[in-house]
Amino acid sequence: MNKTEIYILSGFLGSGKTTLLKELLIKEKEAGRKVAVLMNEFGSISIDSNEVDKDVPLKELLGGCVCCTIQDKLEAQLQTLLIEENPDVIYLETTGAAHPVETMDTILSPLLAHKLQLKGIITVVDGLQWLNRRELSPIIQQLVLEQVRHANLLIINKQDTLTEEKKARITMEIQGINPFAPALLTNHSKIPYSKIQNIKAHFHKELERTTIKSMQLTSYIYTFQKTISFEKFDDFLRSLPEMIYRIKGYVQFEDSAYPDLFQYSYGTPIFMREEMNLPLNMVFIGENIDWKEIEQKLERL
Ligand SMILES: Nc1nc2c(ncn2[C@@H]2O[C@H](COP(=O)(O)OP(=O)(O)OP(=O)(O)O)[C@@H](O)[C@H]2O)c(=O)[nH]1
Repeated sequence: MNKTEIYILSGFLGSGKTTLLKELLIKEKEAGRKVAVLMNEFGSISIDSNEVDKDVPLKELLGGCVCCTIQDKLEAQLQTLLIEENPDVIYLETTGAAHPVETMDTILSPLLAHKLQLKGIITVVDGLQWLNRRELSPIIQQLVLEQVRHANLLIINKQDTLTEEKKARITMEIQGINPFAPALLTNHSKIPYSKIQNIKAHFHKELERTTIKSMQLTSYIYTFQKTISFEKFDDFLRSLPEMIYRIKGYVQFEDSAYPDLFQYSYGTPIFMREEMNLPLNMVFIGENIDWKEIEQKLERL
């Protein structure tokens, strides 16, 4: 079964995410792929969803941010889109305030792990806004930096408002923060389709160790084939590098009838016993992690 690809469109308010989405929908249509959209907005009414053609399946996530308050809603909407539409690709347009790690965490549900392939985070930056970012509050400045740091593709938009000197300065600053993602200068978020297709944010078994070093925020999914010892799993957790930010999924211990839902956030583990059998998928999210090494440790449990 082919997995549905999913892309996260990130970037601060007004940077050009909806403009990019419209551009991508045209490109996907030309490529003959079935596309669906998830649109997250803070308000209770979506403005941007009117920008999407009526023939594109669209689900709105209103009244909160997918990275925090409405995580469960996103999981349910994704499930519905996958069942009802079975699209080739889904674009999730986040609110300007969404943190990329939390958004990635929401998308990578252990229950949907075998149906979805997270292709990457595309961050749109408004060039002038970037140069003036110190006028924003410290929290927002940090958020804008995180959106740039974790992107797999960077779009420096609104070129028409920038001088050559400013374009060079922004590109240098942004590539200094994130040297791994290609950065493209654009007008109206117009990018070549090939740039989207070449994005990779997900660990594949066949990837060489050397290529993993050059990637930043990545995810990895492991499926347990058997029950395991709690003590060994505990030792495994203690051996993990600090740059693993999140783990969530189902693990079944040797003396239990059903799996535990396991959540791990910045070093703190939580276990909750389930009351039915669930697929033993575990999703990992981390930065600059050699997933091959983690996989070998998991195999030894
Ligand atoms: N001058 C100029 N304006 C642009 C460009 N790209 C987008 N815009 C305009 O910038 C405004 C914001 O663009 P959107 O695509 O709605 O931005 P967004 O990131 O989706 O905005 P939010 O949904 O509010 O976060 C719109 O009025 C666009 O027409 C560009 O390259 N140059």
